[in-house]
Amino acid sequence: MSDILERLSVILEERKAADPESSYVAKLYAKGLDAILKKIGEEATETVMAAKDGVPEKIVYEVADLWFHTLVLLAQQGLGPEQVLAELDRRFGLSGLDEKTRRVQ
Ligand SMILES: N=c1c2ncn([C@@H]3O[C@H](COP(=O)(O)OP(=O)(O)OP(=O)(O)O)[C@@H](O)[C@H]3O)c2ncn1[C@@H]1O[C@H](COP(=O)(O)O)[C@@H](O)[C@H]1O
Repeated sequence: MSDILERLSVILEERKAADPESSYVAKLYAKGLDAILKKIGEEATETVMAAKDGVPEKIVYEVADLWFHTLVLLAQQGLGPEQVLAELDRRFGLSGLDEKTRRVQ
């Protein structure tokens, strides 16, 4: 699968040193945690509305916005997508599926 989460997280880290006027992410960091959380709430609501509308393209677009803003939150908290992926991997391991079954799915 794509390494876009990792590449994006590198850019999000770099934006911590950027001028807030030069970048959407730098501006969001400058506004602080509450502003980031507000965006996540908005994007989650827009995702729900898109799903209710049942238009696949809108769902993908809104989920991308939601994932993006959760990545900004992780970066702002000194975390990254690798930790979330490791947690999902750990849970997958707990599910009891063996390697062969995983490959088939
Ligand atoms: N993937 C994204 C991305 N997804 C969504 N957004 C922004 O998130 C916002 C979504 O909020 P809304 O839909 O509510 O739109 P809006 O009304 O413009 O939002 P507000 O200005 O009101 O917050 C929009 O401004 C989008 O531009 C993103 N902004 C940046 N990125 C990536 O982040 C990187 C760094 O971005 P900059 O900091 O802008 O350089 C870029 O290279 C992109 O790859």
